[in-house]
Amino acid sequence: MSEETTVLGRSAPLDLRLSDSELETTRDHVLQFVRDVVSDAGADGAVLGLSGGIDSTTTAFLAAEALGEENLHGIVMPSEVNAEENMSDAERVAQMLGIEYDVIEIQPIAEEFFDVFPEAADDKQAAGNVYVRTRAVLGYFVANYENKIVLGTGNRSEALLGYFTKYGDQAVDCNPIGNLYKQQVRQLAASLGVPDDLVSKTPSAEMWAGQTDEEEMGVDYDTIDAVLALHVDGPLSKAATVRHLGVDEATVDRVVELYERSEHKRHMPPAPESLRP
Ligand SMILES: Nc1ncnc2c1ncn2[C@@H]1O[C@H](COP(=O)(O)OP(=O)(O)OC[C@H]2O[C@@H]([n+]3cccc(C(=O)O)c3)[C@H](O)[C@@H]2O)[C@@H](O)[C@H]1O
Ligand SMILES: Nc1ncnc2c1ncn2[C@@H]1O[C@H](COP(=O)(O)OP(=O)(O)OP(=O)(O)O)[C@@H](O)[C@H]1O
Repeated sequence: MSEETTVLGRSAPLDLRLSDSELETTRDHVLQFVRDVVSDAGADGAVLGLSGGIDSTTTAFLAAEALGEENLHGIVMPSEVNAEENMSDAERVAQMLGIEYDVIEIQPIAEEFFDVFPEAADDKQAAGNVYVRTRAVLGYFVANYENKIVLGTGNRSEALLGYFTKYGDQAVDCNPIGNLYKQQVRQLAASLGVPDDLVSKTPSAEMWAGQTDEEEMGVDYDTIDAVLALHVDGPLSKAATVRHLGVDEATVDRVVELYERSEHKRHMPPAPESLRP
């Protein structure tokens, strides 16, 4: 890890874990939510991208239970920046659940974009987002054809930090785990029987080889969750949050900066107000 990407603050003694009864209620609530969204849409089930990570795995476990495995279609979409192990984990999840799944190689599709605008092809953020948005197009391609909805896998931590690609992995019809902080997703996953190696896997958006969420954001998820819960979602001031968590001001500032600068990602694109009365 380079000096600029040192992960800030690692002492966040805030326990956001759900109690056993909250876990059960959360699970039931999400199952009903998924059933309602699918049925309100008049759809025949759902499609989701499987990455072998904790978010898509947890969402798949919940959706298979909510809809029945025959109504969930997984898509595994490898590119040259994905670790093979993650793609085989994604297939393992589909096989464990007994859902239909396809493996669609997206490198050739992404290359078409890189070829027509080669000056951006080496920009890892811009190019990484091409992979993410290509997956979104394919998700809707399958969903349109099969009269299904597209399930998102975003959690509350990512949503508040804007840690997603606009019109990429956020281009979905609903986010079943969208009100859970990252550490609560891990807890729910374990309670659903998601294998331990997937629960404890290092989170990565895999937009370029070797990327990890925590290194890119500069703060670890437990600290992010604690600052979000106390200060962004909660009522504590910055000073009180620093005191409560025993982290430095820079850590709280970094989380707030990520939250504020991603405001545009949480709204419909604005247009000027109408000039007519
Ligand atoms: N103030 C503003 N008002 C309106 N629009 C604004 C804007 N600032 C930027 N924009 C627009 O937003 C664009 C930048 O946003 P975007 O294209 O999303 O790109 P950006 O936020 O730069 O990159 C996506 C981030 O999400 C992370 N990610 C992606 C996918 C999955 C996951 C995961 O872990 O699940 C994480 C990824 O590692 C990266 O840090 C700009 O090019 C511009 O078009
Ligand atoms: N290679 C892939 N194939 C299919 N879907 C993918 C792939 N990469 C990402 N996705 C989809 O985009 C979502 C966001 O990607 P990301 O890799 O950040 O999430 P994740 O791996 O599920 O969870 P984590 O943040 O813990 O790594 C995934 O949950 C998945 O639905």
